Amino acid sequence: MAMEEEQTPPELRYLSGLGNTFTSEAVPGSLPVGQNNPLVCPLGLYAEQLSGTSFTTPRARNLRTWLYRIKPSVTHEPFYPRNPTNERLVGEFDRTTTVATPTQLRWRPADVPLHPGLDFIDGLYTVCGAGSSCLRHGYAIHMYAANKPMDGCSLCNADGDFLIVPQQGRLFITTECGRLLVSPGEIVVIPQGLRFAVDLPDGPSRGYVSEIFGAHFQLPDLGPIGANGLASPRDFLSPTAWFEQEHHPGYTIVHKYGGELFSATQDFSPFNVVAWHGNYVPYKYDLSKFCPFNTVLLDHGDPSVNTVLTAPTDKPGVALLDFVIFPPRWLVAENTFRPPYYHRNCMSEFMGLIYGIEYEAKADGFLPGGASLHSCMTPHGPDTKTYEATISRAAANEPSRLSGTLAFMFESWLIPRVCPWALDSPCRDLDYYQCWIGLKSHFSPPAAAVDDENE
Ligand SMILES: O=C(O)Cc1cc(O)ccc1O
Ligand SMILES: [Fe+2]
Repeated sequence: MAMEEEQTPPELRYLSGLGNTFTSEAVPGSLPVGQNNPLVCPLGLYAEQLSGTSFTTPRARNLRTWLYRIKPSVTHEPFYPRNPTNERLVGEFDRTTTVATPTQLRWRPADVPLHPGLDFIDGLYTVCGAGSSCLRHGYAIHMYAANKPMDGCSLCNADGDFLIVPQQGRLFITTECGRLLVSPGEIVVIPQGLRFAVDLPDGPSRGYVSEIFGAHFQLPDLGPIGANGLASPRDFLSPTAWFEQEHHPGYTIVHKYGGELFSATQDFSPFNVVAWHGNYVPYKYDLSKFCPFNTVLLDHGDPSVNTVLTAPTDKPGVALLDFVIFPPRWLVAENTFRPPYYHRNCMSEFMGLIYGIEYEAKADGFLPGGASLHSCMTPHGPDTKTYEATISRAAANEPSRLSGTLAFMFESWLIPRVCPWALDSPCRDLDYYQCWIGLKSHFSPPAAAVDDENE
């Protein structure tokens, strides 16, 4: 059932711990004991397995959940291409649909449409991505601006996991495993194939989404940091079982498959799971719980030190997609240019700002709800104003606290292709390059060196 605008969401209970194997019962006694498939399940439920990895994936990475439901998901009318579809959702990134560009790109925040009409599905639009959902390798970066709850419908993303970063407005998300309330400053991961519906308790909402094909998110290894730090597994929260059982004629399952939308109707809600157990679950995480590590003497460390979640490729240390944050923290490095360095990176960097008026590398123009893309080997770094202000700072060696700002980065090994509507968007900042044009030479060689060269 959809919530009206501005409604207070119910209090929810969560299970804590990323990677745990959970059990959850909305009705006591509804989970089978000692086996997954009894001849008849308790309370007359159907058993259904949702597999997030191949059956034979090594145990340490194997993901699956057993759902005990009133009717199985298969009880639906045939799938048809959804009409109307969402033309701005992409799952295959090739020359026919998208554009390769090395240009530094930046976008101002999009207005959230105020006239109800766009739910989370129709409010999604792909900005860029790489690879192919069908070939199970790649990713898509979407943004959303939505103003209406998903009513009488749920989304099943067969293509990949969604990592959602709300920037404005909370998301009340009902899934087959239960319900989650996700506020700006938190993120949520909805695993591939799990059905979910998004309500908007605060009305018009917007945010960012990364979608990964053929991999799942995991915590980064900590290496020499040790056993603790960054995002702690216990701060990840998964829902508890919740179900609805009313007859629901015309309920629509929207199935995202190969980057395209299909729909099928059924006469009941897919949120009819009375109990479940397993380790393939949605989870949310409050970014303010992140325990950042930073340089304590000199130099600017690489942003990988603030990786919250990573989706691996087959190459060790090379991410299909890293989710990295730039959290509030103390800056204490001595004799150091503290903002990000100028750089060119073999990885591609998409950034967003969740809150705050500025990001540490940009004095102007990078706004909450906005975005930037610096692709593989495209030069970027602090804007002119940031550079000049930093080198002329009298108290450059004093500790300073970076507060009231939270930026993030989706960083990938695969080179993104950009959607035409993102390039042509009225939000695109066509003058972005100007923020560096004013960087002037401060080169002042000793007079002798100049004389030597000129002889
Ligand atoms: O480009 C950016 O703003 C992201 C970034 C931040 C940083 O501190 C170091 C490298 C980097 O790519
Ligand atoms: Fe960068």
